[in-house]
Amino acid sequence: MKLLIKAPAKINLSLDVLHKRSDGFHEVEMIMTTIDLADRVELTFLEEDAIRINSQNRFVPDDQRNLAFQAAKLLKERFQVKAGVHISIEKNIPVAAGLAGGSSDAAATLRGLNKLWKLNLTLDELAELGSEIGSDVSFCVYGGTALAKGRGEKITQLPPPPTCWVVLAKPFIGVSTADVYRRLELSGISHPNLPAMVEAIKEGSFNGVCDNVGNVLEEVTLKLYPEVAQIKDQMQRFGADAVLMSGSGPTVFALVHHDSRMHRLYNGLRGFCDQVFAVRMLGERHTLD
Ligand SMILES: C[C@](O)(CO)[C@H](O)COP(=O)(O)OP(=O)(O)OC[C@H]1O[C@@H](n2ccc(N)nc2=O)[C@H](O)[C@@H]1O
Ligand SMILES: Nc1ncnc2c1ncn2[C@@H]1O[C@H](COP(=O)(O)OP(=O)(O)OP(=O)(O)O)[C@@H](O)[C@H]1O
Repeated sequence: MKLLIKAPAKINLSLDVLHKRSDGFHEVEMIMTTIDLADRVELTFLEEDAIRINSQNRFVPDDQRNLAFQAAKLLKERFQVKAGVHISIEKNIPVAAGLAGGSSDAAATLRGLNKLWKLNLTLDELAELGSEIGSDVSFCVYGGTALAKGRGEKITQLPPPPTCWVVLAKPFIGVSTADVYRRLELSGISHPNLPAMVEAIKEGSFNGVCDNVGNVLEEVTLKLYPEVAQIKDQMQRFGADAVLMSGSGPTVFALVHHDSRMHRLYNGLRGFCDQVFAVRMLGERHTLD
């Protein structure tokens, strides 16, 4: 038996850090939403007791370091599964980009193996297991749009944001999330207005969403990599309605209402950025079928 599962990227419309915790993680408040830029995870049932993985992407590990492998191992050990799986990942999401590509592959593997290995777990149970793999995995198990608290694993669903284009550009650098959090100076940061963003999403106000995007990690990554700030400037010049870095970066995204402006931005950015995408947000959260 074979399953093909879509593993979409996320963007952070709002990312705030409240304080550093005693376990070394940071207490965050974020609004995340999935976008129509996705990896494809193919799971093939194996009779033998083994987890095999391949991704054919030189930046992605083909072994136990892969987050999808870790998801399979976690389920296998926790529920004493005797069968195995071959995981094949078609990588379309840029790696180490702030788009949760690895986390989404892990979440897709959890959802898929739940079916392939007939575990009958709920989405809530899968999300809780996912938090053991990484802070973004719980959100990726549900997808859609959500408020995430704690270290990112406490999820409250939100309605989908108003329809618009998301134009993403990633410069040719990878960013270490751990490094960005480590360099964050909490004193004197200006916090995004998260309640205003939640309100704007609930009211379906595109202007409200644009007025309230914010990410406290931007300052750290922009200082380390000036090319990220340059992309932000370019996007603003090409007429984006809002511009923000996603997660710990370096991907920057623009929200754009009009088709013509989306084309202008997309074509303009392709001139000096190696990876550019124009996609929609995905309204629907994942379901278990
Ligand atoms: C930047 C974001 O992607 C925004 O959605 C997430 O906060 C990070 O999520 P992630 O990549 O799944 O993070 P993890 O793999 O759990 O952690 C990577 C590293 O980031 C730091 N980290 C992560 C999450 C968090 N709330 N506080 C942290 O300080 C820790 O040093 C951790 O060792
Ligand atoms: N399935 C996977 N896809 C991509 N990277 C993976 C995967 N599994 C493990 N990794 C490792 O994780 C690192 C971070 O990759 P990923 O693309 O998930 O980062 P990210 O988008 O910045 O994540 P986040 O937004 O959650 O911080 C990579 O350098 C890679 O070595």
